[in-house]
Amino acid sequence: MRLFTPEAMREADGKAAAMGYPTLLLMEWAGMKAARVYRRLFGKAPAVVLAGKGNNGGDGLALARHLLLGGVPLRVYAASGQGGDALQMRQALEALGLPLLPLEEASWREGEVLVDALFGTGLKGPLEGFYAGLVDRVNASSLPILALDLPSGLPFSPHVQATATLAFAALKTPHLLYREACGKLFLAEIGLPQALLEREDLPEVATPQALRPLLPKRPLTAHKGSVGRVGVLGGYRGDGLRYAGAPLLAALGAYRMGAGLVHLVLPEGTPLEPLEAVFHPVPAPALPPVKVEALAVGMGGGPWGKAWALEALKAGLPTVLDADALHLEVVALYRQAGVKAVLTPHAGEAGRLLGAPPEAVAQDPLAAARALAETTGLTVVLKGNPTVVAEGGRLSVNPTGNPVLATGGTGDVLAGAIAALLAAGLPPFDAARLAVYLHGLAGDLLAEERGVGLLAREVAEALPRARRALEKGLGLPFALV
Ligand SMILES: NC(=O)C1=CN([C@@H]2O[C@H](COP(=O)(O)OP(=O)(O)OC[C@H]3O[C@@H](n4cnc5c(N)ncnc54)[C@H](O)[C@@H]3O)[C@@H](O)[C@H]2O)[C@@H](O)CC1
Ligand SMILES: [K+]
Repeated sequence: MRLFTPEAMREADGKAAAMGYPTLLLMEWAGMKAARVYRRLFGKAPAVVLAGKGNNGGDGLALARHLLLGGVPLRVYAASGQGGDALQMRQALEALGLPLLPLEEASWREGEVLVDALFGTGLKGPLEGFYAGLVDRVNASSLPILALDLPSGLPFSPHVQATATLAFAALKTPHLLYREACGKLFLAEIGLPQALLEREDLPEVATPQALRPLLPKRPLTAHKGSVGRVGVLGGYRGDGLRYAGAPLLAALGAYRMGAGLVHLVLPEGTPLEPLEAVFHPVPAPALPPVKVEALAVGMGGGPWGKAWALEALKAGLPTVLDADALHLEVVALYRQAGVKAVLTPHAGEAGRLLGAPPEAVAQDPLAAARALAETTGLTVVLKGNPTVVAEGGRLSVNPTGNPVLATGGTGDVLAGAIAALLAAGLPPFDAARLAVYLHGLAGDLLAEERGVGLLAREVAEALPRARRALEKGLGLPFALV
């Protein structure tokens, strides 16, 4: 599944029209699917539809007709000046005898549901004046809000804070960059020719359909030496400080992602956990002879981060470079040596590597991940909401995960999980996007059960459940209608 920009979506609509496909049919399907979602979420609760004068408003008018025909009480406040398909939708609604009220008079009361059909992909800049005021009033209403295609105003502020958003034809960048504004996300097929949605040049939205085939198989003859062994190098001891937990969490992440054996290389005096690992306590960063197929390096490395990474480079194995191992100089050496490496920065670390402020990275994570993959020549996992995986020209945007994962150690678990998949033989891009998806899904499963207050080790422990869910094709965090 591809992630469209609003421009790419408009292009696809335009191409459908140029092919002779009647765009009124797209709008009719959009309205029909929206009515279906409305009924599923709100039953026959009375609707207040706010329709702009563009095609997003047209979708709202189509929805209104389907609600009317379905016996849902409603009022429609519409801007004037519709043309094209939206005008036909207006005429169809009026022909059924429903008077349209002026948008300027929009009002609502307790018990009603608001439908936001003001603006979609056609918005050119931030809302101002009347529309900004209307959006503020909508948000202050405390009524449920169903947004059609996009919460109006996105990607700018102010924008509607929806309870649910129904995206038409494809997800667009704002759906994943502004998840909070979208509320519960739905995606409706509206009859757009499939060929127009297959755009290899656009980023991927990671889906169960795409990821399930990547899961490493476990044959009957499997043994601990055949399914991928991981070396974890990290931790720090000095200045009266000891960072010990991070590499242990990475080891847990690797085991829970299916590693056959984990070798833990860590500072002397570190607790020897988990019991299942093989320990190599060292006085300072070093690479003892270990039989592994991939490495995870840098977790909790503090001032030793660079030294750990340089030791690890001697093995020439696929490596996850995390946290304190993320230095430009290190990254350049891995590139020169032709070693397959996955970098796992958060926005701050990525900003440091790119020479950009972390806010700029967080503002446009797709561009930042792409830029970092380009400048380093390596695979990049830019952690955030959403997490973006980049390699060469390829981008994969992860739809799983939630803020419950924002707690110490979850990144270490992820580093170990990626290393386990590298050790199992997956290419870096696949290992990264699969581990990121499952890690996020583990967080989603736990968030639903327990909410805020998770421990990173619990996320590791939920990885097998996430994997089982993916094996069954489950885990897509938005509903298809
Ligand atoms: N055939 C199509 O093109 C289809 C379009 N669809 C819907 O159409 C939407 C896109 O429709 P449009 O391209 O007509 O665009 P919109 O309906 O999103 O908005 C266009 C209107 O907003 C105005 N506008 C733009 N920026 C503004 C700003 N900053 N402040 C105030 N007014 C502003 C424009 O002048 C225009 O009147 C999609 O989001 C989707 O909901 C769907 O019906 C599917 C088919
Ligand atoms: K909208």
